[in-house]
Amino acid sequence: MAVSAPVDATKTLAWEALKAHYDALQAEGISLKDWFAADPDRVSKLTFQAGDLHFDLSKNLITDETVKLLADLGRACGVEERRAAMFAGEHINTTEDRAVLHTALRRPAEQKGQLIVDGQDVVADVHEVLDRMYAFAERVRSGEWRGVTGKKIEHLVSIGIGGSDLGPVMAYEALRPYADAGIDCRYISNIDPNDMAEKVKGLDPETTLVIIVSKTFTTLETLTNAREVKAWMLEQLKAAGAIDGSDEQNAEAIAKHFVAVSTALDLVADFGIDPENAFGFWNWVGGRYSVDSAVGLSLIIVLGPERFQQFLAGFRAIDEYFENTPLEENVVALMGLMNVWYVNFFGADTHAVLPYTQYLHRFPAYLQQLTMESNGKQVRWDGSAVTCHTGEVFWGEPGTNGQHAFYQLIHQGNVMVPADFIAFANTHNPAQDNGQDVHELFLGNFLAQTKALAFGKTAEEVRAEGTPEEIVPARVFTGNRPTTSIFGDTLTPFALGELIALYEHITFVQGTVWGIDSYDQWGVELGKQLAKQITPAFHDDEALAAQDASTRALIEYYRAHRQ
Ligand SMILES: O=P(O)(O)OC[C@H]1O[C@](O)(CO)[C@@H](O)[C@@H]1O
Repeated sequence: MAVSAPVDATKTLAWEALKAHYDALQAEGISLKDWFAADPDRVSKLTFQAGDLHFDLSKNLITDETVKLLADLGRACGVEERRAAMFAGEHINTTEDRAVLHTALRRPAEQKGQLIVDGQDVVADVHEVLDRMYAFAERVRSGEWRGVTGKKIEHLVSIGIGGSDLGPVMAYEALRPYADAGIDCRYISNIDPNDMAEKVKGLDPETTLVIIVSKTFTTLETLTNAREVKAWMLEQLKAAGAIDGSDEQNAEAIAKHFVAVSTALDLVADFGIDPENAFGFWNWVGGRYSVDSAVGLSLIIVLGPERFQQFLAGFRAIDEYFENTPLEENVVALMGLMNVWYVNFFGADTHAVLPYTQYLHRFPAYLQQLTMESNGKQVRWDGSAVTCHTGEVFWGEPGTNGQHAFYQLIHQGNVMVPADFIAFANTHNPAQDNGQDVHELFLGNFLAQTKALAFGKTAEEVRAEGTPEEIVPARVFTGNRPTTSIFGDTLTPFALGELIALYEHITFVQGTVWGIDSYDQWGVELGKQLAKQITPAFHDDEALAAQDASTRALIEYYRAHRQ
């Protein structure tokens, strides 16, 4: 079925109505304090439950009317139709002519036979790989799978980059309390040799299993690192007398210590990895949408199959909610639409994601690829130019660390930074300090920040504290700085799956309103292409002469300084 043409959101009646609404709010004066005072039901009307996550949208710069108009905009831009097309496996990734089916990665096995895309039973394919991964993970966890010298695996090294790294690292860090098999994982991504050098430091190759993760199996960084780790492994094993360095023993060592995850299983075999030890996925899974595919193999080994199943169930809970809830009541869709509201009407260029749990310290970095590689685009899916701003910068740091770094700007800077606060009622590590529950101290900070951002502090309040008049202005907080609070019970594998699916769908909604193909990433290609042309110029004068003046001068600096 042909994908329908993108709508120019800015030409819709809904956009016009939102603009008029925005102007009216500005004219009246936006005041969260007044809005809360005027409407005792504001919190209950703007509180939502999706899966087992609790959302409070009341501290956003929205009214009942805004919610209605944002839902109208979503409908006018075809969010409902495109959502259905995505879940059904239509080729909504038009520039690559692919289906976008990360939601199929978490469909239950009972749905086998219910989703046939391009002639394939997608759910059956997914579960065939999941079952193989679960069996493999159990062998590693139980010690049945052993290294070439017969030792149990205690360390994983996962090599990948972008979507083949950020999701697994983030989830590994987030779910550390659930790593119960005595197996840790180190992730190598950067082509900078310093990354690998530090990650393999102190590792015993005899107890290490390497997972090479690359959708294409052609990525320069990953293949370079993979070859280097292979050389390191074989050298170390030989130096330890574990192998004699013959082709036969090298091959045996690789078979015991290297596995791969890719859509290009032929290239995996060319690398020397037994296809038996390779786990596939499909071109309908975008790299940044792939942590719940075979790309999550390191997680399955570290956490165990049962917890990975809970992780998938979390995704599924949000998928089902997002797919089946009308836009006005659909907090996932509303969060995407609110982002459009802030970017296109208030001119917000960035969006902070502020987790109040240290375990989510890599979540903002993960979201940067998810959101910015998806929506940092200037043309629509039919090639026409987008006529409004797209793709805000996502950023953040966990908890009180951020408070002592950049919150100054969020509170008193003259740019708007909409922020999502994520917190959990329970901690994995309860602690007391002088009779004070430290987790409550932490959560008190989360609530204090969102309150200060919403309601601020007036000059009168500052004066009433006896502040000298000349510094009153510096101590005023304007308030009316929008935040969304996401509260959960405990950061479990299920909750993490929910959070990831939440932001996947938020990204989808924004992309759809802007008419963007959120599933391609042509913007990363030119740099890759140029790197191939430039690298020879470090030594080759002809290649150097072909560079622009600035690049040439930088290479000359390098030539003069390289020892
Ligand atoms: O998994 P691969 O094919 O090695 O690609 C890694 C990453 O590179 C990118 O293509 C960007 O360069 C990402 O989209 C992807 O996640």
